[in-house]
Amino acid sequence: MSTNPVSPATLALPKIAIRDVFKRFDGAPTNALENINLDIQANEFVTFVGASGCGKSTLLRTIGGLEVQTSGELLVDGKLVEGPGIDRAMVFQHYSLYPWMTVCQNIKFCRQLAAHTKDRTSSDVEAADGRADALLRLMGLQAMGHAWPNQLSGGMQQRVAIARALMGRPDIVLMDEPFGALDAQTREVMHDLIRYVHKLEKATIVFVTHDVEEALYLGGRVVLMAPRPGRIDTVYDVPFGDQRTQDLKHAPEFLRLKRDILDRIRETSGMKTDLEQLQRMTGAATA
Ligand SMILES: Nc1ncnc2c1ncn2[C@@H]1O[C@H](COP(=O)(O)OP(=O)(O)OP(=O)(O)O)[C@@H](O)[C@H]1O
Repeated sequence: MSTNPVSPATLALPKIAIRDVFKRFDGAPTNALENINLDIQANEFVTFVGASGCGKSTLLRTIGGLEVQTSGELLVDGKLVEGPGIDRAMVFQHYSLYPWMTVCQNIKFCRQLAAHTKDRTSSDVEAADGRADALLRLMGLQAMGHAWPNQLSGGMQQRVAIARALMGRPDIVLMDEPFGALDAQTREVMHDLIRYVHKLEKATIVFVTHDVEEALYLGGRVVLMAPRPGRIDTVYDVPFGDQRTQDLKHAPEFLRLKRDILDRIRETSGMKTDLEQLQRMTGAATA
């Protein structure tokens, strides 16, 4: 008889299970999501790419419980998702910090809301303060705790938003183009920071982006979605291990995979056909 209290079935339980998910918005001509099936394991870092309108954000919002699927099931730890929960934190492209609160107050805000719904002890408050300080240090913002959001750069504001999302120790962090508004250099810094955060906090990260290089550098798997209807086209296992540095972005194997994914995005979006038509037209015009 086994003395292991964890059954093989429990070990195999995915953190997020997406089963036959369809989503049709009212009046829409096609499904925003069609027949989506995917398992995401605990502590995975999965990135989603694909042409505009292929359903990346809709899928992320559905995992977050902000959107309800038309049919199919979404499970977290084997339990049906029936709305937002503290186990899943979201980070969006626009930092959405509260401008009337300092950096520190922004980070602790959700914890303070929770205090209204349950009894709070002084040790809870101390633990929250300690956590907020640790997150400020982790984000390199220890000197900025009393600053106002409008005194921070975009990259700093997004670091505060990430710290706020991490404050409640979520199991899952859902990120919708979080670095989309940042300049290239700040993005690079954020890439290494978020990889470090993933390693340290051991959260499962689901990350939506338009940027294939970003998807490949961050993800253990890259899920490529295609539009009209929104569906999963290809899941790429990223073969670069855990120790990644910015140099990887120039490695031939990285560039080859990036090229493959970009080509596939063009094919699935119809962009390639449009470009070929344009070339034929301009070729014809200059002939
Ligand atoms: N609230 C909504 N009501 C109606 N249609 C919607 C709504 N949200 C999204 N859609 C439609 O669903 C499809 C998928 O949109 P979604 O925003 O998920 O795609 P996306 O891949 O995230 O796009 P992008 O990369 O441009 O942000 C699109 O056709 C979009 O117009």
